Amino acid sequence: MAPVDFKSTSLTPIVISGPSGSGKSTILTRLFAEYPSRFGFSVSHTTRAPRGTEQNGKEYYFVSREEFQKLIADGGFVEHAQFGGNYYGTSVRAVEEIREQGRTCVLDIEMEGVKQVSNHPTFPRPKFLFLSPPSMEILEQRLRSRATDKEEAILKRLQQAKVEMEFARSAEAPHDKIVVNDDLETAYQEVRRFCVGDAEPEKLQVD
Ligand SMILES: Nc1ncnc2c1ncn2[C@@H]1O[C@H](COP(=O)(O)OP(=O)(O)OP(=O)(O)O)[C@@H](O)[C@H]1O
Repeated sequence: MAPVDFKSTSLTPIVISGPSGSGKSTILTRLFAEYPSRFGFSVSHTTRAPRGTEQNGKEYYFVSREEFQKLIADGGFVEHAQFGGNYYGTSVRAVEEIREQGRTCVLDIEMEGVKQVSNHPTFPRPKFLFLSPPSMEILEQRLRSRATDKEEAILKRLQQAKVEMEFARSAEAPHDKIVVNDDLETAYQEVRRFCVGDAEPEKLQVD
């Protein structure tokens, strides 16, 4: 195996954020399919119990609250948050592991996580990409036609989307690029260029 080039800028982690429904999964799925050996998602830590066939180190690193809190105190997280009474976080180590595999770590995280990453005292600055819906009306249509959420959840997501869009426009936002996901093909090509530059796809998309 070729030695890993730790200085290579193509291995700089990429943070992708944007409101729920802006198209992050759609675009990342295609990017990973076209460049299957280039990217990786880090394995997150959680204090919730494993479900079903979930394995430690695969879906998550399952740790106790004490272990999680110790890692926070040691500056071991790039970002972390609490949802539904459990902690979730991305450790510095988990991001490094992706680089050690010679892959670019992609972090799909929400606004509070983006703030933490960009203000982290020691973690090297990643590349920040914000995926924006063309308008709130279109975002609402997409969330409704995705048909994965109940009405209450859709309204919550739309409310949160307003906050995220305001943050993206603020001086505090760290984004290196904002891609407006209007026409999917155009948006995909812009994201692809941001993430891989001129590199040819490893695999051509078969529709
Ligand atoms: N450019 C586009 N034009 C039309 N529909 C789109 C476009 N981009 C994405 N969609 C559709 O919008 C919906 C939301 O996209 P997706 O699930 O990828 O969003 P997401 O940002 O990953 O959301 P979440 O953060 O909730 O996971 C999906 O049904 C997807 O097919």
